[in-house]
Amino acid sequence: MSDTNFARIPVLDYSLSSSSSTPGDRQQFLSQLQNALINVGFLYLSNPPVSQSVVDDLRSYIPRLFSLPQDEKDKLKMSNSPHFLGYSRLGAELTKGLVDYREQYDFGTPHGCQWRPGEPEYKRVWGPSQYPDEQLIPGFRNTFEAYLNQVSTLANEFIRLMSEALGLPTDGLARFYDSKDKMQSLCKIVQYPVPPSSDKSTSQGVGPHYDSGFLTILLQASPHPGLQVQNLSGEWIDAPPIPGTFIINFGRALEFVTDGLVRATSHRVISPPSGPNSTPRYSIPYFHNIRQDVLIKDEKLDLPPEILKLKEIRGDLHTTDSINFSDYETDVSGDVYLNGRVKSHPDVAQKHYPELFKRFFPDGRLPAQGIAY
Ligand SMILES: O=C(O)CCC(=O)C(=O)O
Ligand SMILES: [Fe+2]
Repeated sequence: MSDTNFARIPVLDYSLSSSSSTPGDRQQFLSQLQNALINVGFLYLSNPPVSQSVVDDLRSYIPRLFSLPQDEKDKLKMSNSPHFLGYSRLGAELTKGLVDYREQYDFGTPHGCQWRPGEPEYKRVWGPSQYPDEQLIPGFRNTFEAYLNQVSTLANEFIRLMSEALGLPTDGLARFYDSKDKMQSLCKIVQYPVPPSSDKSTSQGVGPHYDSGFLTILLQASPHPGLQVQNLSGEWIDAPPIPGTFIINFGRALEFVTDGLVRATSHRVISPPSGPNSTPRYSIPYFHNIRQDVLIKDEKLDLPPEILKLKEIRGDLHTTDSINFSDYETDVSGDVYLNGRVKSHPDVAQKHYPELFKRFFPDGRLPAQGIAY
């Protein structure tokens, strides 16, 4: 095993990356980012440019969001929406054949649906979110949208830093993005409830998986441990919350477009312990989308040889528990995403994408659960 295998997740200080910091500090940040991209696939970002008061306000809303009456939550059920945005009840998805013991709201960055009949169906996936009634949770939407705005600005800035860290010009990844007003990203608010017992059927918060895009920005919104990340030799490394930081991790599309130089790293969440003193874990993953019309296999990056060499030094992955599969070889990015959503949320597909539903479920029967990853 090479010594690039990791035993802990690096912490990067965002303030070192600013154009007003010294060239030495900036260089240090970029070399730490290069290590995180190639050898780890995960990092903590301290001093992020996201207002701590917005983060604190948002965190205080989450328990209230999940304790809304069940019928109010069900009014926002995802199958109302051709955009796969809305509420999913506890246990709606499986990963590796086991139930993911979590409940969630999927929201998008604000976006009107721009799809017109006759255009590719993937364009229909981007559209407005469903929010609970303002009276039920006053101010939530405003706070959440302020958060989304700041996190998506950070993501755009981070993409430029990643590009530099990979030895490309600052805009080396720009062709995968459109202007901010033409893009939509997905942000979930997730509750991992206290399981009724410690048996295997409820201890999987979410099973081992890779994220699918370029970049995820995760806020661990309660003090629980539970998130784990798999290193090159297959050991599970804890990634507990560190106050004032985000986790950033890289996904399959970036791994593919860099021919495996960047790591999409397998990760999972263990449910909180069962018992009377335990409380639910909360998290907010933001999945920064790429454009919908990119055929990734034709867009492989032209990386400098001294950077490509770092992949050999790292070596290959020995073991992984993750299984998810994405068709970046054959499908445009929007279809990869839509197909993933169809598998995760077949009820939405049955209602809004009947042809696709038939392709994935030829016997026409709606499965009791979707396959999350
Ligand atoms: O809840 C977490 O901390 C991670 C969630 C996650 O990995 C995902 O939703 O893709
Ligand atoms: Fe994930």
